[in-house]
Amino acid sequence: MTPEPFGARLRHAMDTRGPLCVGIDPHASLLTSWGLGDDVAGLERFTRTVVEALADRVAVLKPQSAFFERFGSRGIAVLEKAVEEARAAGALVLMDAKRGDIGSTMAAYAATYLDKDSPLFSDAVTLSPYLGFGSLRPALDAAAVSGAGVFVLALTSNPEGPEVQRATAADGRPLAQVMLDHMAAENAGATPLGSVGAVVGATLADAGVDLAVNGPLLAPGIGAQGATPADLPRVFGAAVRNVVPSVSRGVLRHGPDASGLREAAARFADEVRTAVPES
Ligand SMILES: O=c1ccn([C@@H]2O[C@H](COP(=O)(O)O)[C@@H](O)[C@H]2O)c(=O)[nH]1
Repeated sequence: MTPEPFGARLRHAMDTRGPLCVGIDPHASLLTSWGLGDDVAGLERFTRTVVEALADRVAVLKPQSAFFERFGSRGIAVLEKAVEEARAAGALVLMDAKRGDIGSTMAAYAATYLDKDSPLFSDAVTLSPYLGFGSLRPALDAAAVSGAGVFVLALTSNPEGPEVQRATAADGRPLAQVMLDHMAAENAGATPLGSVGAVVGATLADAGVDLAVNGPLLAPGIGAQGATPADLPRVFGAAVRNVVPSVSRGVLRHGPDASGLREAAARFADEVRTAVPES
């Protein structure tokens, strides 16, 4: 049977749960402030607490792979369990791994995150296109087969991004626009939403590019990096209904109690609803 495409599953989740994505970023400083050790036991407890508190209510949970990888194989085991439990509780899992490499290596990354039989299979994964958009083909194809999605970096939330992403390509377009145009081509004709998303920081003064990719727009940078939901209409303009606002530390710092995490996520969700009533 053909799996339901990620874009359709995400649209449904956004419509029923609201569009908020909460990141699972077990910073050493957060483990400490939660009264946990900066070790695998602390990582496991932190991650389980976030999943149990939020996976039944937010549209997307976004584990940041780096914070699990730093504990080696035991950290990856925690990540695998989190992915499984979050999906079982109804959240879509976006693995934030920002993979990007030559095509033959991309095929291995695709097998890791986008093959249904992989222990790290996720609903979607973040990818970097700056080895050339075409290098992502193995991941795009694997995602289409398994009904998964990808989020491709376009304009990231960090201040260093514009040096590369706003540079002018040979044909005069900003490099980010080149990537966005590729995404739009991948999503052409998809309804209600394509499965190839773009990452566009909520921290931007304004996007300054055409965001009509017919796919979701992941907007990190809310909370700790200084952006707020009120910034979304300005940055995303007409594309704002497709925005998945993402916040990690802004929610996580309200742990370790599940109630603190839930209340913080609910506050951000309310602010998003106020700023983007049509979301
Ligand atoms: O442009 C980007 C792409 C990804 N990220 C990731 O999102 C979270 C942000 O965490 P906060 O605590 O909400 O700042 C983190 O995992 C980043 O790697 C991003 O910030 N910007």
